[in-house]
Amino acid sequence: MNAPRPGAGLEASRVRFARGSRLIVDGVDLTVPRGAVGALLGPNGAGKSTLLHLLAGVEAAEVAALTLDGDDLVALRRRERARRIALVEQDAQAPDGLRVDHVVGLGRVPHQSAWGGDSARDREIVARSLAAAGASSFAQRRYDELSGGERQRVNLARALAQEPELLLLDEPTNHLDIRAQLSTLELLRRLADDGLSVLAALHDLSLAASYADHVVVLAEGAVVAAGAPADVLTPELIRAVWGVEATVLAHPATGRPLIAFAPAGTDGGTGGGATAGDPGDRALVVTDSPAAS
Ligand SMILES: Nc1ncnc2c1ncn2[C@@H]1O[C@H](COP(=O)(O)OP(=O)(O)OP(=O)(O)O)[C@@H](O)[C@H]1O
Repeated sequence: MNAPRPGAGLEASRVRFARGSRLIVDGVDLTVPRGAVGALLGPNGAGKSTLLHLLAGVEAAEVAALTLDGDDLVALRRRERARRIALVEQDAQAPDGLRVDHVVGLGRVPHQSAWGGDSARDREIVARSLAAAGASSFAQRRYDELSGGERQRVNLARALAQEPELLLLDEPTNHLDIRAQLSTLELLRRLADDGLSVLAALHDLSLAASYADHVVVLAEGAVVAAGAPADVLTPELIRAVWGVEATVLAHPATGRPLIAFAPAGTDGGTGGGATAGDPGDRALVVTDSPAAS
């Protein structure tokens, strides 16, 4: 039996999964410490969604080890695993006609007894989760009548209502306008600061670099790089994995990587900008007043 290791967060070793003869996830090692935001990056079809499903227990993987704070997730009963891990899926579904607050209430099910129903505490947690995800204003509407971005917020609220220790999210900023994208990522950051372990599959490399403590890059089901965003997201890695030319700048305020792309045929891929590891020599200069220059 594993010893409890509070603070260890998610530790996965040699996760492997095949569909028929096709290997989809190929020996992935991954750690998300408690209180950290991890970003799972990689091109379409790399295996990000599949890996999140395997970590959540939606499908069974072969693993050398899969633990949360030292507890063996494979040995946990389904209900216990559902209390501790929430997965926000891409394009999650809910039964037709269900009201948003009732959809979010489904997040409480793993915590309820079969005959208990909603308690005042459950209702309070649902209201708090709706507010945190910016979905309170449409709490009384039907889920199946919402826009994609509104649904995405409800899906996040449902996961928050689960009060998990590990929050897995598959492209949580999909469908969201830029303000909602930023507030979602800021919320994930705050949740992690409060002790949650967060792992989100993301496509926007700059947003991932801005908010994640570490990034894991998948290609063809295998981890090709992992570590701090500034160490991992280099033009060479981006070219090798995504097949595009990128300039990696340092964000003028944070020093974190800011990844810029230019249309083919322009001198955008190798444009001589400062690298994220070299914030003292920044290519971007921001002034308060354009007239100052
Ligand atoms: N139900 C399925 N049956 C067969 N193959 C599948 C199934 N689901 C996914 N795959 C395959 O598994 C591989 C990994 O898919 P996955 O959805 O995990 O990738 P992803 O990195 O999340 O991609 P995206 O960025 O496009 O969402 C792909 O080649 C995909 O075609």
